[in-house]
Amino acid sequence: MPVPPTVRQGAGRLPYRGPADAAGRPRPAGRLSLPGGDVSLIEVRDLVVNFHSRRERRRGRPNAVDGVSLAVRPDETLAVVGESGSGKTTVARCVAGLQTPQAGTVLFDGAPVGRVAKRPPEVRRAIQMVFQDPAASLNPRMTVRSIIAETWRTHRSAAPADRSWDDAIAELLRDVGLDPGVADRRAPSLSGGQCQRVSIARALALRPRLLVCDEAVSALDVSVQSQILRLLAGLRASRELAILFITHDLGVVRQIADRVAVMHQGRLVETATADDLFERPGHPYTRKLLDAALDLEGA
Ligand SMILES: Nc1ncnc2c1ncn2[C@@H]1O[C@H](COP(=O)(O)OP(=O)(O)OP(=O)(O)O)[C@@H](O)[C@H]1O
Repeated sequence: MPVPPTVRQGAGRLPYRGPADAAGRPRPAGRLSLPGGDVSLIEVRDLVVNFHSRRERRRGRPNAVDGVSLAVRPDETLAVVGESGSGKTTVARCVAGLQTPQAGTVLFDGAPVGRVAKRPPEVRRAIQMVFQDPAASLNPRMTVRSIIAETWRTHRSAAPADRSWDDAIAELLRDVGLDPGVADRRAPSLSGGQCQRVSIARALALRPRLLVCDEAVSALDVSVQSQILRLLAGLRASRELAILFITHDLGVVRQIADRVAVMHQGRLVETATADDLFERPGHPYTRKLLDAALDLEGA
């Protein structure tokens, strides 16, 4: 029997709502109000994803994502944490429109959005993903300049109109802590950290409002991880970005997250501010995760 989700009430906590309100009425469509009166940029409602065939589903094969609801404010970093296979990446892929859920809705700015190909161009542009393996997500045959310019050829409305593309690329590279000379290089000649900075610059080129980072620092050394996390935190503040950060690593959560959603076996078991989660974990599974992380630190 799964343990019900822990929902903490009070300022700064994410309201977890089922398909109906407390009185059993269906929830109205539109934006999910968050405590403090602000609204969500992205909201996921009652998401269900199952990769098994219909026959296997009838036999009770579990859902990869099982009724997950969460919301991200326009200016915050929400980390989704959980052990391998808990469904984090699948949630991220639904948000990015790369995975179609069997049930549930993804809302951007209050409007439902489907698969990426069916999204309006401004929504496609506004939600950008940064992947785990930076080298693999950059075409090794293209220079960094071509990689960034390609995004503007696809999304003309985001291309710089008042100055040369080269100038804009140089500024983007500086913004992510790279020398503009990197524009002439290709991914195989760059370090993992540099490649991840290029991936971030490519995402920023489209002036996104939400960055979906899927284990974006897991492949990097700890010191490089910290640099990239600091970079993301700075960009979030200076560019008014929201970040949905998928990770299995609580050390990373501590460095980057304003709020945290904990997943276990496809379900959301707890959402809380990062401070509350580390000081007063509410759900037994969260306590287990924290204990395991402490054991690792002590080992
Ligand atoms: N394309 C797919 N086809 C079949 N099963 C999949 C697919 N993608 C994910 N799954 C399964 O769905 C479940 C959730 O996977 P998911 O990758 O979302 O978890 P995760 O928490 O991100 O784990 P990890 O950190 O290992 O990627 C797992 O059991 C996984 O094997």
